[in-house]
Amino acid sequence: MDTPTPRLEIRDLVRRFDGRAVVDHVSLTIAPGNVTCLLGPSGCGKSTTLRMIAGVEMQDEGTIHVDGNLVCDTVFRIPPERRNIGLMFQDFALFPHLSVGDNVAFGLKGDRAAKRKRAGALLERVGLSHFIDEFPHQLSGGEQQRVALARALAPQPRIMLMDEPFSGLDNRLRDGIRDETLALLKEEGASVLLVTHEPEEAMRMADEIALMRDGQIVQRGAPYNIYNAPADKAAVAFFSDVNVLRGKVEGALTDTPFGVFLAPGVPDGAEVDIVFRPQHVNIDFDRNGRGPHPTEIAGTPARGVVQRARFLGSESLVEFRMEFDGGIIRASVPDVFLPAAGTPMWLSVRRNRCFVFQAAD
Ligand SMILES: Nc1ncnc2c1ncn2[C@@H]1O[C@H](COP(=O)(O)OP(=O)(O)OP(=O)(O)O)[C@@H](O)[C@H]1O
Repeated sequence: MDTPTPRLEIRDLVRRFDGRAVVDHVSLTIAPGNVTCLLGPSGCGKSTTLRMIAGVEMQDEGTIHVDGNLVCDTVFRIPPERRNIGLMFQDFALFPHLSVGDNVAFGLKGDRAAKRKRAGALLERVGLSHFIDEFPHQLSGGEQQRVALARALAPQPRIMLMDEPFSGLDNRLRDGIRDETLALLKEEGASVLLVTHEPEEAMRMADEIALMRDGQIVQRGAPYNIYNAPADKAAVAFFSDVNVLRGKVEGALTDTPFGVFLAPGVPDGAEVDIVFRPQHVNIDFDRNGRGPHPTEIAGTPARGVVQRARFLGSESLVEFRMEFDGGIIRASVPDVFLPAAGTPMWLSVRRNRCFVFQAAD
């Protein structure tokens, strides 16, 4: 079966500042109608990548194609305003001297009545048609954000580039606006590249996540796959708190206080990190110094003593000091579970939720 031509394809993009590659051979494709989130910590090169696609920054190497047509290489360059790309940034900067309707109609061509009709339809869609003749300062932050979205979508861009578009919004507003925005983007059929440093935002919005670190894309995939089959220890840690156990490999196995783990492909004598999330730690009570029996699913239990327990709303986070090495392991328990400091308990880890990586340091 033929794969459809990607709406956006960037190949080996490089951007250097002062000799340092802040974007280092980044390649990415986005299918028509798909939402891809470029996710990574501050300073990893996300915005620079977006700016090159928008055409406001020039790459040092690499190419950008839209619908199979070359938009930019290091010689040829279609200017930003002719790329048919919509932009939405954190400070969505509506024009203060233009009415809401004129803001939305700003990038449209055609006669005034047709422009007003399209602006009116989009404002209706975002529930703000009654503000068409008002001015931006009369609207709340959330309403201004919806106007900015309507403005960016009005010319029916092939691609929408969004840089942290929700980060200026109140926490309580954000989830609702994210969902509404996603629904509208899907209706309009734009392909979206959204930059964010928030994993929850990427999980909520993305068909596909591209995880970026130090100028490179380290992993790409559906949110489920990125979360459940992370590429390395840092990829696990980016999405949640993690526990890490160090182990030494003998015969592709590593023996730990939580039982034996497979370490395929890791040479004898090398060290591995066994990485697991607090929500995959099981807790059992101590019965006169004894814990539960080992099982195939949960491995061998190991004993620890409660250091601290905190209630965080939907979960409780309990810290244990482990008897086997004096290290800390964190367990997350749904709802309220606040054992007293000093209580001995037995911990085990769901084996199929542990990731084993050869230690990098
Ligand atoms: N014009 C520039 N001149 C020099 N260095 C720059 C320039 N623009 C960006 N950088 C540097 O490039 C790196 C990547 O910046 P970029 O804004 O792309 O990262 P980011 O992942 O979007 O981070 P943030 O979320 O904080 O914006 C940073 O170290 C930044 O200081």
